[in-house]
Amino acid sequence: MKIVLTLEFCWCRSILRDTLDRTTASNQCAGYGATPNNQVVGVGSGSTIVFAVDRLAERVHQEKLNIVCVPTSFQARQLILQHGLTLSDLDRHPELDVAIDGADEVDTELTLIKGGGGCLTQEKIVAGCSKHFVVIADYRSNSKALGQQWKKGVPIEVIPMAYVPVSRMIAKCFGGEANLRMAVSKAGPVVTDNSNFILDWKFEQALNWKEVNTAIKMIPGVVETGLFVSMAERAYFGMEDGSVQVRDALVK
Ligand SMILES: O=C(CO)[C@H](O)[C@H](O)COP(=O)(O)O
Repeated sequence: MKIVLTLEFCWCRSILRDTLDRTTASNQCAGYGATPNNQVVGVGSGSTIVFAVDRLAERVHQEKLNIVCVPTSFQARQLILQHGLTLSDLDRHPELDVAIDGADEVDTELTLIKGGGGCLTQEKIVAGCSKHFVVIADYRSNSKALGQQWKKGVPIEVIPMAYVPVSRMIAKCFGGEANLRMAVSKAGPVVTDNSNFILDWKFEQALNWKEVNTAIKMIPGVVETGLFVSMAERAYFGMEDGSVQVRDALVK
């Protein structure tokens, strides 16, 4: 890990600085581990990851790197293909070197809320298969405690037939309310890449997220939660002034 970070630091110092917050953070992130050859990289979902993939593709083409990409969603798959990157999957590459992804909120311990784009399940699977998991976000996702910045709640992917009982159980056990996410340009609910529904759980107070994550996952019908606990080891925040703030997880 130390070697990876040292290499990354050297590379970061040499990159061309961009002016915009997310671009800069993404550029730094795309250099994670100095992107040596023969890396398997997990590609996250959302709007911020697009900047990182732009930069990754630039480096792959310019430096003729041999990088294989595993997507976390339909969107990520399209991004990989559109950038001419090598597409793979967990069948062929069940162990990744690094996964790069966005986040809706990141607290001081690098606990994340993810799934604003509805891709939390595949994102968590890919991150879980990666030696290193790195987050890129802008300053609006940087938070002291979950819920302070992100007001839309914790996304929870559920099997469609179970959304009502799961929603009731979550409200009963942990308070707040878990609402079915509705689509915007389609009648009815959002349907995930895995053909499931999403509940957005608006919690009322700070909780022990590790325990809550485990307890919610035990409810029949829950596929995955958007709580990423002890998974990310580094977060890059693009700040308003174009600088980048880096936060590392504490080594336990
Ligand atoms: O978890 C996600 C999608 O499921 C995204 O990574 C998260 O919503 C952040 O997105 P953006 O980069 O657009 O802010």
